[in-house]
Amino acid sequence: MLHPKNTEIYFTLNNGNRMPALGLGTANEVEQIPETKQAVKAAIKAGYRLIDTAWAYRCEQHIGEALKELFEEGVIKREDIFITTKVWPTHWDKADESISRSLENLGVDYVDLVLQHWPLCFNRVESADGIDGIDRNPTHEDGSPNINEAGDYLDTFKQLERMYLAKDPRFKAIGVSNYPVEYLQRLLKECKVVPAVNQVELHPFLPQLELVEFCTAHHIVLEAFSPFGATGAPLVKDSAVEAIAQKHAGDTNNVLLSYHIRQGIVVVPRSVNPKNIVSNIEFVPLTKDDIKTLNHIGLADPKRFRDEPFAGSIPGFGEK
Ligand SMILES: NC(=O)C1=CN([C@@H]2O[C@H](COP(=O)(O)OP(=O)(O)OC[C@H]3O[C@@H](n4cnc5c(N)ncnc54)[C@H](OP(=O)(O)O)[C@@H]3O)[C@@H](O)[C@H]2O)C=CC1
Ligand SMILES: O=C1O[C@H](CO)[C@@H](O)[C@@H]1O
Repeated sequence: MLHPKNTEIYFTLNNGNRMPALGLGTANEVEQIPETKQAVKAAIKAGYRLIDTAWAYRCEQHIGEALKELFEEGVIKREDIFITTKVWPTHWDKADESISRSLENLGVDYVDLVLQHWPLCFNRVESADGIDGIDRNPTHEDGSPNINEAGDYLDTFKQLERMYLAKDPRFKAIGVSNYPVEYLQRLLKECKVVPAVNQVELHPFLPQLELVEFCTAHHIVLEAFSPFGATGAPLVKDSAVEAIAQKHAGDTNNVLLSYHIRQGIVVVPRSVNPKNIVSNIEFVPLTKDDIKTLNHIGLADPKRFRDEPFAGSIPGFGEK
């Protein structure tokens, strides 16, 4: 049977805009950051049309260089691609400034989606080796996160909402990331705009079924990060995933990506390896039973692979 490639599948957001089902993640390890440019070029040439980035990844300028060359070479036009960036908690009260900075880094006039990166407010601490001179993960002397206790995490989304409703030309849609159900419930009570997207860690080891059900019911598209279990891709070697791959005569990486796409969830695997980038576009026609089997892996003992030290200060975040 013929199937589309992952790169040919799109989902419709709650504002009517279309978002590609597969994107390239760019939260590269520090030493790999300069490789982001060739990774983006390889991905776009392989058919990817979504690039997932953030101010906090320190790679927006490399993406900007790749896009400039791709535009000049006539490979794509700006309107052919979907770019997402994010507002980090150091900028919780300065979303406007963060967006301008990201656009400048990326060398584009607009992004397709801006996400609040985490529902947290950090104090801004200057640091010579920080990003733009700002400490990305400020901590107290005892190592605990330097949270602005007077700040309200929802203020960041409210700033995005105000700009969105005022038709700010710098972005086309707004959303959140790392929002648990309780936080979304509060947002839906206090805000007019329903986030288009909630980007969270999601894979068979962390199926988050309650969150998936909630977002689906409220027309919030889920976007899965760390689909392979982050650096080293441990999930690609998992035996239960391997069993499903064998059944479909496919590869484990493609089972892990199709697991999301089959459920209407956007997925953004990261890679700087052109071979892996190309191999990640094959769709596997998983059945409902396959999805159930895969969910079963993490239901009893869910596992996060991106456990950030500051995430513990989000009440309810650790509850699966
Ligand atoms: N909103 C948020 O808070 C977060 C968002 N994200 C987003 O999600 C993206 C993806 O998540 P991330 O945690 O980076 O990690 P992933 O789960 O995507 O795993 C990345 C690892 O998988 C490897 N890999 C990629 N393709 C293959 C393949 N076909 N076979 C074997 N190994 C492969 C990569 O190595 P190689 O380069 O050698 O291919 C890399 O080591 C991020 O880059 C970022 O854009 C991530 C974390 C948090
Ligand atoms: O998006 C993200 O990626 C990282 C690692 O850089 C994580 O801290 C953050 O939420």
